[in-house]
Amino acid sequence: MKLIKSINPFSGEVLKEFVPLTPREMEISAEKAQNTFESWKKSSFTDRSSLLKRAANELRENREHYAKLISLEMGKVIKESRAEVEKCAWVCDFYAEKGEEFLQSDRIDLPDGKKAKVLYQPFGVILAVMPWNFPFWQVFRFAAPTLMAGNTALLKHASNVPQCALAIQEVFEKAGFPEGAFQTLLIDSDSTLRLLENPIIKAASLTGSEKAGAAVASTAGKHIKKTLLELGGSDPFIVLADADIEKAAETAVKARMINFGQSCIAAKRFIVEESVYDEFLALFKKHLSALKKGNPLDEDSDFACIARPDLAVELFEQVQKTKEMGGKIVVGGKAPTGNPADFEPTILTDIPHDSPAFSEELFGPVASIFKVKNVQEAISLANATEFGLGGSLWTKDLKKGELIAAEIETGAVFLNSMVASNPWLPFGGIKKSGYGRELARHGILEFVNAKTVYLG
Ligand SMILES: O=CCCC(=O)O
Repeated sequence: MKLIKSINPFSGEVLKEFVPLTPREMEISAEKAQNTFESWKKSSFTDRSSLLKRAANELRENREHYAKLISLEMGKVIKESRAEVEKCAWVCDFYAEKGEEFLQSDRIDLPDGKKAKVLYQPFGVILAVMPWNFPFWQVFRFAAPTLMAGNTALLKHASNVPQCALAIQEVFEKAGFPEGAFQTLLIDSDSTLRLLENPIIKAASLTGSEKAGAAVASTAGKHIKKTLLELGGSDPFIVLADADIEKAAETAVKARMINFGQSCIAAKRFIVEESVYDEFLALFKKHLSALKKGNPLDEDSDFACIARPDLAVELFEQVQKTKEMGGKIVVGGKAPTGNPADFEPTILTDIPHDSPAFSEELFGPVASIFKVKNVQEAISLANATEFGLGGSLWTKDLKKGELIAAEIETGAVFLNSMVASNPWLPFGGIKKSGYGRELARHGILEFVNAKTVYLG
Protein backbone atom coordinates (compact mmCIF):
# COMPACT_ATOMS: atom_id res chain seq x y z
CA MET A 1 0.00 0.00 0.00
CA LYS A 2 1.40 3.39 -1.02
CA LEU A 3 1.15 6.11 1.61
CA ILE A 4 -0.07 9.56 0.61
CA LYS A 5 2.69 11.99 1.60
CA SER A 6 2.59 15.65 2.46
CA ILE A 7 6.04 16.99 1.52
CA ASN A 8 7.26 20.58 1.79
CA PRO A 9 8.73 21.22 -1.68
CA PHE A 10 10.92 24.08 -0.39
CA SER A 11 12.71 22.00 2.25
CA GLY A 12 12.03 18.46 1.03
CA GLU A 13 10.78 17.57 4.54
CA VAL A 14 8.06 14.93 4.84
CA LEU A 15 5.41 16.73 6.91
CA LYS A 16 2.87 13.92 7.31
CA GLU A 17 1.90 10.58 5.82
CA PHE A 18 -1.59 9.22 5.35
CA VAL A 19 -2.96 5.72 4.77
CA PRO A 20 -5.33 5.77 1.78
CA LEU A 21 -8.92 4.63 2.24
CA THR A 22 -9.75 0.99 1.54
CA PRO A 23 -12.30 0.26 -1.22
CA ARG A 24 -14.93 -0.46 1.46
CA GLU A 25 -14.22 2.80 3.31
CA MET A 26 -14.59 4.66 0.03
CA GLU A 27 -17.95 2.98 -0.60
CA ILE A 28 -19.13 3.85 2.90
CA SER A 29 -18.29 7.51 2.25
CA ALA A 30 -20.26 7.44 -1.00
CA GLU A 31 -23.24 5.90 0.82
CA LYS A 32 -23.01 8.55 3.51
CA ALA A 33 -22.98 11.29 0.84
CA GLN A 34 -26.10 9.74 -0.71
CA ASN A 35 -27.92 9.53 2.63
CA THR A 36 -27.09 13.13 3.41
CA PHE A 37 -28.27 14.17 -0.04
CA GLU A 38 -31.76 12.81 0.70
CA SER A 39 -32.25 15.41 3.43
CA TRP A 40 -29.92 18.14 2.12
CA LYS A 41 -31.85 18.46 -1.14
CA LYS A 42 -34.94 19.37 0.92
CA SER A 43 -33.16 22.03 3.01
CA SER A 44 -34.08 25.66 2.35
CA PHE A 45 -31.92 28.11 0.42
CA THR A 46 -31.87 30.23 3.58
CA ASP A 47 -30.28 27.40 5.58
CA ARG A 48 -27.76 26.57 2.87
CA SER A 49 -26.91 30.22 2.48
CA SER A 50 -26.27 30.72 6.19
CA LEU A 51 -24.00 27.65 6.29
CA LEU A 52 -22.01 28.95 3.33
CA LYS A 53 -21.64 32.30 5.09
CA ARG A 54 -20.34 30.49 8.13
CA ALA A 55 -17.83 28.66 5.95
CA ALA A 56 -16.70 32.06 4.62
CA ASN A 57 -16.29 33.33 8.19
CA GLU A 58 -14.33 30.25 9.22
CA LEU A 59 -11.94 30.83 6.30
CA ARG A 60 -11.46 34.48 7.22
CA GLU A 61 -11.08 33.86 10.95
CA ASN A 62 -8.48 31.12 10.47
CA ARG A 63 -6.90 32.53 7.33
CA GLU A 64 -3.35 32.26 8.66
CA HIS A 65 -3.72 28.60 9.52
CA TYR A 66 -5.11 27.66 6.10
CA ALA A 67 -2.68 29.90 4.21
CA LYS A 68 0.29 28.34 5.98
CA LEU A 69 -0.91 24.84 5.08
CA ILE A 70 -1.10 25.84 1.41
CA SER A 71 2.41 27.34 1.41
CA LEU A 72 3.90 24.38 3.27
CA GLU A 73 2.39 21.74 0.98
CA MET A 74 2.88 23.29 -2.45
CA GLY A 75 5.42 26.10 -2.06
CA LYS A 76 3.23 29.09 -2.87
CA VAL A 77 4.38 32.30 -1.18
CA ILE A 78 2.37 33.20 1.90
CA LYS A 79 0.90 36.43 0.53
CA GLU A 80 -0.56 34.48 -2.40
CA SER A 81 -1.86 31.77 -0.04
CA ARG A 82 -3.65 34.39 2.05
CA ALA A 83 -5.23 35.87 -1.07
CA GLU A 84 -6.35 32.38 -2.08
CA VAL A 85 -8.11 31.78 1.26
CA GLU A 86 -9.82 35.19 0.99
CA LYS A 87 -11.01 34.34 -2.50
CA CYS A 88 -12.56 31.11 -1.20
CA ALA A 89 -14.49 33.14 1.38
CA TRP A 90 -15.61 35.45 -1.44
CA VAL A 91 -17.02 32.60 -3.55
CA CYS A 92 -18.88 31.18 -0.52
CA ASP A 93 -20.43 34.60 0.16
CA PHE A 94 -21.21 35.05 -3.52
CA TYR A 95 -23.27 31.84 -3.81
CA ALA A 96 -24.78 32.38 -0.35
CA GLU A 97 -26.15 35.67 -1.67
CA LYS A 98 -26.93 34.81 -5.30
CA GLY A 99 -27.63 31.05 -5.28
CA GLU A 100 -31.36 31.24 -4.66
CA GLU A 101 -31.84 33.87 -7.37
CA PHE A 102 -29.78 31.80 -9.87
CA LEU A 103 -31.93 28.73 -9.23
CA GLN A 104 -35.35 30.36 -9.40
CA SER A 105 -37.63 28.41 -11.69
CA ASP A 106 -38.31 29.91 -15.12
CA ARG A 107 -41.84 30.36 -16.42
CA ILE A 108 -42.50 29.83 -20.12
CA ASP A 109 -45.61 31.18 -21.87
CA LEU A 110 -46.13 29.05 -24.94
CA PRO A 111 -47.51 30.53 -28.20
CA ASP A 112 -50.67 28.37 -27.88
CA GLY A 113 -51.56 29.98 -24.53
CA LYS A 114 -50.29 27.04 -22.44
CA LYS A 115 -47.71 27.43 -19.70
CA ALA A 116 -44.70 25.55 -18.42
CA LYS A 117 -42.06 25.91 -15.74
CA VAL A 118 -38.41 24.92 -15.61
CA LEU A 119 -37.23 23.77 -12.17
CA TYR A 120 -33.56 23.47 -11.26
CA GLN A 121 -33.07 20.44 -9.03
CA PRO A 122 -29.83 18.97 -7.67
CA PHE A 123 -28.32 15.85 -9.29
CA GLY A 124 -27.12 14.13 -6.10
CA VAL A 125 -23.56 13.15 -5.16
CA ILE A 126 -20.94 14.93 -7.26
CA LEU A 127 -17.30 13.84 -7.41
CA ALA A 128 -14.64 16.55 -7.59
CA VAL A 129 -11.12 15.73 -8.81
CA MET A 130 -8.95 18.73 -8.04
CA PRO A 131 -5.34 19.89 -8.60
CA TRP A 132 -2.62 21.12 -6.26
CA ASN A 133 -1.92 24.54 -7.80
CA PHE A 134 -4.70 26.42 -5.99
CA PRO A 135 -5.47 23.69 -3.46
CA PHE A 136 -8.22 25.65 -1.71
CA TRP A 137 -9.61 27.87 -4.46
CA GLN A 138 -10.19 25.16 -7.06
CA VAL A 139 -12.17 23.15 -4.50
CA PHE A 140 -14.27 26.04 -3.16
CA ARG A 141 -15.03 27.23 -6.67
CA PHE A 142 -16.66 23.82 -7.22
CA ALA A 143 -18.07 23.25 -3.74
CA ALA A 144 -19.85 26.55 -3.05
CA PRO A 145 -22.30 26.36 -6.00
CA THR A 146 -22.57 22.56 -5.83
CA LEU A 147 -23.63 22.56 -2.16
CA MET A 148 -25.82 25.65 -2.56
CA ALA A 149 -27.74 23.83 -5.32
CA GLY A 150 -28.51 20.98 -2.90
CA ASN A 151 -25.95 18.43 -4.08
CA THR A 152 -23.46 16.69 -1.81
CA ALA A 153 -19.76 16.39 -2.71
CA LEU A 154 -16.85 13.97 -2.55
CA LEU A 155 -13.35 15.33 -3.10
CA LYS A 156 -10.38 13.44 -4.56
CA HIS A 157 -7.61 15.99 -4.24
CA ALA A 158 -4.11 15.91 -5.75
CA SER A 159 -1.98 13.50 -3.76
CA ASN A 160 0.64 16.15 -2.79
CA VAL A 161 -1.86 18.30 -0.84
CA PRO A 162 -3.57 15.86 1.58
CA GLN A 163 -3.44 18.26 4.52
CA CYS A 164 -5.21 20.97 2.51
CA ALA A 165 -7.76 18.39 1.36
CA LEU A 166 -8.58 17.39 4.94
CA ALA A 167 -8.61 21.01 6.12
CA ILE A 168 -11.28 21.84 3.52
CA GLN A 169 -13.60 19.14 4.89
CA GLU A 170 -12.92 20.64 8.32
CA VAL A 171 -14.01 24.11 7.10
CA PHE A 172 -17.41 22.72 6.10
CA GLU A 173 -17.74 20.71 9.31
CA LYS A 174 -16.87 23.73 11.48
CA ALA A 175 -19.40 25.80 9.54
CA GLY A 176 -22.08 23.28 10.56
CA PHE A 177 -22.83 21.54 7.24
CA PRO A 178 -24.47 18.14 7.87
CA GLU A 179 -22.09 15.21 8.11
CA GLY A 180 -21.58 13.76 4.64
CA ALA A 181 -22.36 16.98 2.75
CA PHE A 182 -18.70 17.42 1.85
CA GLN A 183 -16.15 14.64 2.31
CA THR A 184 -12.48 14.42 1.40
CA LEU A 185 -11.38 10.95 0.32
CA LEU A 186 -7.66 10.18 0.43
CA ILE A 187 -7.50 7.78 -2.51
CA ASP A 188 -5.34 7.22 -5.61
CA SER A 189 -6.28 7.77 -9.26
CA ASP A 190 -7.32 4.16 -9.96
CA SER A 191 -9.66 4.16 -6.97
CA THR A 192 -11.11 7.47 -8.21
CA LEU A 193 -12.12 5.87 -11.49
CA ARG A 194 -13.69 2.95 -9.63
CA LEU A 195 -15.58 5.39 -7.43
CA LEU A 196 -16.85 7.19 -10.51
CA GLU A 197 -18.37 3.89 -11.70
CA ASN A 198 -20.43 3.66 -8.51
CA PRO A 199 -24.09 4.45 -9.39
CA ILE A 200 -24.24 6.80 -6.38
CA ILE A 201 -21.98 9.27 -8.17
CA LYS A 202 -24.08 11.32 -10.57
CA ALA A 203 -21.47 13.59 -12.18
CA ALA A 204 -17.85 14.72 -11.90
CA SER A 205 -15.97 17.98 -12.06
CA LEU A 206 -12.26 17.84 -12.82
CA THR A 207 -9.64 20.53 -12.88
CA GLY A 208 -6.27 19.21 -13.96
CA SER A 209 -4.28 17.80 -16.84
CA GLU A 210 -5.60 16.67 -20.22
CA LYS A 211 -4.60 13.11 -19.33
CA ALA A 212 -6.58 13.13 -16.06
CA GLY A 213 -9.50 14.84 -17.82
CA ALA A 214 -9.61 12.24 -20.57
CA ALA A 215 -9.50 9.36 -18.05
CA VAL A 216 -12.34 10.78 -15.95
CA ALA A 217 -14.44 11.84 -18.94
CA SER A 218 -14.12 8.44 -20.65
CA THR A 219 -15.06 6.50 -17.51
CA ALA A 220 -17.96 8.89 -16.86
CA GLY A 221 -19.00 8.63 -20.51
CA LYS A 222 -19.18 4.83 -20.30
CA HIS A 223 -21.65 5.23 -17.45
CA ILE A 224 -23.52 8.19 -19.05
CA LYS A 225 -22.52 10.68 -16.38
CA LYS A 226 -21.96 14.34 -16.96
CA THR A 227 -18.49 15.85 -16.57
CA LEU A 228 -17.13 19.36 -16.38
CA LEU A 229 -13.47 19.69 -17.36
CA GLU A 230 -11.12 22.59 -16.62
CA LEU A 231 -7.83 21.56 -18.21
CA GLY A 232 -4.65 23.26 -19.32
CA GLY A 233 -4.10 26.53 -21.08
CA SER A 234 -1.50 28.30 -23.16
CA ASP A 235 -3.02 31.74 -22.83
CA PRO A 236 -1.93 34.43 -25.28
CA PHE A 237 -1.14 37.93 -24.01
CA ILE A 238 -1.32 40.16 -27.08
CA VAL A 239 0.31 43.59 -27.04
CA LEU A 240 -0.62 45.84 -29.94
CA ALA A 241 1.42 48.84 -31.02
CA ASP A 242 -1.10 51.32 -29.58
CA ALA A 243 -1.11 49.77 -26.07
CA ASP A 244 0.17 51.34 -22.87
CA ILE A 245 3.42 49.38 -23.06
CA GLU A 246 4.66 50.14 -19.55
CA LYS A 247 1.38 48.95 -18.00
CA ALA A 248 1.23 45.97 -20.35
CA ALA A 249 4.75 44.81 -19.46
CA GLU A 250 4.22 45.25 -15.73
CA THR A 251 0.96 43.26 -15.88
CA ALA A 252 2.54 40.69 -18.22
CA VAL A 253 5.11 39.78 -15.56
CA LYS A 254 2.37 39.45 -12.93
CA ALA A 255 0.27 37.39 -15.33
CA ARG A 256 3.16 35.01 -16.02
CA MET A 257 4.56 34.82 -12.48
CA ILE A 258 1.30 34.38 -10.55
CA ASN A 259 1.56 31.23 -8.44
CA PHE A 260 5.14 30.92 -9.78
CA GLY A 261 3.68 30.37 -13.23
CA GLN A 262 1.66 27.32 -12.14
CA SER A 263 -1.78 28.49 -13.18
CA CYS A 264 -3.90 27.34 -16.07
CA ILE A 265 -4.81 30.98 -16.83
CA ALA A 266 -1.31 32.39 -16.39
CA ALA A 267 -0.27 34.26 -19.54
CA LYS A 268 2.11 31.93 -21.34
CA ARG A 269 2.64 33.28 -24.85
CA PHE A 270 3.36 37.00 -25.20
CA ILE A 271 2.55 38.11 -28.74
CA VAL A 272 3.89 41.59 -29.42
CA GLU A 273 3.66 43.85 -32.48
CA GLU A 274 7.13 44.43 -33.91
CA SER A 275 7.19 48.20 -33.50
CA VAL A 276 6.92 47.87 -29.68
CA TYR A 277 8.65 44.50 -29.26
CA ASP A 278 12.07 45.75 -28.05
CA GLU A 279 10.52 48.18 -25.59
CA PHE A 280 8.17 45.50 -24.24
CA LEU A 281 10.97 42.93 -23.88
CA ALA A 282 13.22 45.39 -22.02
CA LEU A 283 10.41 46.34 -19.63
CA PHE A 284 9.45 42.69 -19.12
CA LYS A 285 13.05 41.87 -18.14
CA LYS A 286 13.14 44.85 -15.78
CA HIS A 287 9.96 43.87 -13.93
CA LEU A 288 10.92 40.18 -13.81
CA SER A 289 14.33 40.92 -12.30
CA ALA A 290 12.71 43.00 -9.53
CA LEU A 291 10.99 39.92 -8.07
CA LYS A 292 12.46 38.42 -4.92
CA LYS A 293 13.06 34.72 -4.42
CA GLY A 294 12.74 33.37 -0.89
CA ASN A 295 11.17 31.01 1.60
CA PRO A 296 7.41 30.63 0.86
CA LEU A 297 6.65 31.60 4.46
CA ASP A 298 8.61 34.88 4.30
CA GLU A 299 6.46 37.99 3.99
CA ASP A 300 8.58 39.59 1.29
CA SER A 301 9.10 36.57 -0.99
CA ASP A 302 7.62 36.96 -4.47
CA PHE A 303 8.34 33.37 -5.49
CA ALA A 304 9.84 30.24 -3.99
CA CYS A 305 9.87 26.92 -5.84
CA ILE A 306 7.90 24.58 -8.06
CA ALA A 307 5.36 22.39 -6.23
CA ARG A 308 7.26 19.11 -6.88
CA PRO A 309 10.79 18.29 -8.11
CA ASP A 310 9.50 16.07 -10.97
CA LEU A 311 7.47 19.01 -12.31
CA ALA A 312 10.57 21.23 -12.25
CA VAL A 313 12.46 18.59 -14.24
CA GLU A 314 9.67 18.33 -16.80
CA LEU A 315 9.59 22.11 -17.26
CA PHE A 316 13.37 22.28 -17.56
CA GLU A 317 13.26 19.63 -20.30
CA GLN A 318 10.65 21.63 -22.24
CA VAL A 319 12.90 24.70 -22.09
CA GLN A 320 16.02 22.73 -23.09
CA LYS A 321 14.27 21.07 -26.00
CA THR A 322 13.01 24.44 -27.24
CA LYS A 323 16.59 25.74 -27.07
CA GLU A 324 17.98 22.72 -28.93
CA MET A 325 15.40 23.31 -31.66
CA GLY A 326 16.60 26.90 -32.15
CA GLY A 327 14.83 28.90 -29.42
CA LYS A 328 16.79 31.60 -27.64
CA ILE A 329 17.04 31.83 -23.84
CA VAL A 330 17.19 35.54 -23.02
CA VAL A 331 17.00 35.17 -19.23
CA GLY A 332 17.35 32.10 -16.95
CA GLY A 333 17.21 28.58 -18.30
CA LYS A 334 19.89 27.08 -16.03
CA ALA A 335 19.40 23.77 -14.21
CA PRO A 336 18.76 23.95 -10.44
CA THR A 337 21.85 23.36 -8.33
CA GLY A 338 20.38 23.14 -4.81
CA ASN A 339 16.75 22.31 -4.16
CA PRO A 340 15.51 20.08 -7.03
CA ALA A 341 12.21 22.02 -7.03
CA ASP A 342 13.99 25.33 -7.74
CA PHE A 343 13.43 27.01 -11.07
CA GLU A 344 14.96 30.14 -12.53
CA PRO A 345 12.40 32.53 -14.08
CA THR A 346 13.08 32.26 -17.80
CA ILE A 347 12.38 34.24 -20.98
CA LEU A 348 12.38 32.51 -24.37
CA THR A 349 12.31 34.22 -27.76
CA ASP A 350 12.72 33.09 -31.41
CA ILE A 351 10.60 30.06 -30.59
CA PRO A 352 10.32 27.46 -33.39
CA HIS A 353 6.76 26.48 -34.21
CA ASP A 354 7.27 22.78 -33.57
CA SER A 355 9.03 23.24 -30.22
CA PRO A 356 7.50 22.54 -26.76
CA ALA A 357 7.33 26.25 -25.93
CA PHE A 358 5.09 26.73 -28.94
CA SER A 359 2.83 23.71 -28.75
CA GLU A 360 2.77 22.60 -25.10
CA GLU A 361 1.67 24.21 -21.88
CA LEU A 362 4.67 25.43 -19.85
CA PHE A 363 3.43 25.14 -16.26
CA GLY A 364 5.94 27.35 -14.48
CA PRO A 365 7.79 30.67 -14.70
CA VAL A 366 8.76 30.58 -18.38
CA ALA A 367 7.64 33.40 -20.68
CA SER A 368 7.57 32.70 -24.41
CA ILE A 369 7.76 36.01 -26.30
CA PHE A 370 6.82 36.24 -29.98
CA LYS A 371 7.22 39.13 -32.43
CA VAL A 372 4.44 39.64 -35.00
CA LYS A 373 4.07 42.02 -37.96
CA ASN A 374 0.44 43.03 -37.46
CA VAL A 375 -2.90 42.38 -35.77
CA GLN A 376 -3.89 39.59 -38.17
CA GLU A 377 -0.69 37.69 -37.46
CA ALA A 378 -1.24 38.22 -33.71
CA ILE A 379 -4.72 36.66 -33.91
CA SER A 380 -3.49 33.70 -35.99
CA LEU A 381 -0.66 33.03 -33.56
CA ALA A 382 -2.96 33.40 -30.53
CA ASN A 383 -5.25 30.75 -32.04
CA ALA A 384 -2.43 28.43 -33.18
CA THR A 385 -2.73 26.21 -30.11
CA GLU A 386 -4.74 23.20 -29.05
CA PHE A 387 -5.76 25.10 -25.90
CA GLY A 388 -8.48 27.72 -25.52
CA LEU A 389 -8.81 28.92 -21.96
CA GLY A 390 -8.13 32.65 -21.64
CA GLY A 391 -6.48 35.52 -23.46
CA SER A 392 -5.40 39.05 -22.66
CA LEU A 393 -5.37 41.82 -25.26
CA TRP A 394 -3.71 45.20 -24.92
CA THR A 395 -4.80 48.19 -27.02
CA LYS A 396 -6.03 51.71 -26.25
CA ASP A 397 -8.70 51.32 -28.93
CA LEU A 398 -11.47 49.48 -27.08
CA LYS A 399 -13.72 49.18 -30.14
CA LYS A 400 -10.92 47.45 -32.05
CA GLY A 401 -10.21 45.38 -28.91
CA GLU A 402 -13.76 44.05 -28.79
CA LEU A 403 -13.66 43.09 -32.47
CA ILE A 404 -10.38 41.23 -31.98
CA ALA A 405 -11.66 39.58 -28.77
CA ALA A 406 -14.47 38.01 -30.81
CA GLU A 407 -11.86 36.33 -33.04
CA ILE A 408 -9.81 34.76 -30.26
CA GLU A 409 -10.64 31.10 -29.64
CA THR A 410 -10.86 30.98 -25.85
CA GLY A 411 -13.41 30.89 -23.03
CA ALA A 412 -12.49 34.45 -21.99
CA VAL A 413 -10.66 37.51 -23.26
CA PHE A 414 -9.63 40.32 -20.94
CA LEU A 415 -8.91 43.75 -22.44
CA ASN A 416 -6.02 45.69 -20.87
CA SER A 417 -6.04 43.35 -17.86
CA MET A 418 -4.65 39.97 -17.02
CA VAL A 419 -7.02 37.00 -17.10
CA ALA A 420 -8.40 36.32 -13.64
CA SER A 421 -11.22 34.21 -12.29
CA ASN A 422 -13.99 36.03 -10.45
CA PRO A 423 -17.20 34.61 -8.93
CA TRP A 424 -19.25 37.04 -11.04
CA LEU A 425 -17.83 35.82 -14.37
CA PRO A 426 -18.26 32.43 -16.05
CA PHE A 427 -14.96 30.55 -16.19
CA GLY A 428 -13.93 27.71 -18.48
CA GLY A 429 -12.38 26.77 -21.79
CA ILE A 430 -12.87 25.42 -25.26
CA LYS A 431 -10.73 23.05 -27.39
CA LYS A 432 -8.35 20.99 -25.20
CA SER A 433 -8.85 23.36 -22.29
CA GLY A 434 -12.07 21.52 -21.53
CA TYR A 435 -15.77 22.20 -21.43
CA GLY A 436 -18.46 23.46 -19.08
CA ARG A 437 -18.36 26.59 -16.99
CA GLU A 438 -17.67 27.31 -13.36
CA LEU A 439 -18.60 30.44 -11.39
CA ALA A 440 -21.42 32.95 -11.99
CA ARG A 441 -24.91 31.60 -12.78
CA HIS A 442 -23.42 29.23 -15.35
CA GLY A 443 -21.45 27.41 -12.63
CA ILE A 444 -24.41 26.61 -10.41
CA LEU A 445 -26.42 25.32 -13.39
CA GLU A 446 -23.85 22.63 -14.29
CA PHE A 447 -24.97 20.06 -11.74
CA VAL A 448 -28.72 20.57 -11.68
CA ASN A 449 -31.53 18.97 -13.62
CA ALA A 450 -33.36 21.63 -15.64
CA LYS A 451 -36.73 19.93 -15.31
CA THR A 452 -39.60 21.01 -17.54
CA VAL A 453 -43.02 20.89 -15.90
CA TYR A 454 -45.75 21.41 -18.49
CA LEU A 455 -48.69 23.09 -16.78
CA GLY A 456 -51.19 22.88 -19.64
O1 LIG B 1 -5.27 27.12 -12.58
C1 LIG B 1 -6.28 27.63 -13.00
C2 LIG B 1 -7.27 28.60 -12.42
C3 LIG B 1 -6.79 29.52 -11.42
C4 LIG B 1 -7.78 30.62 -11.09
O2 LIG B 1 -8.98 30.41 -11.07
O3 LIG B 1 -7.32 31.73 -10.84
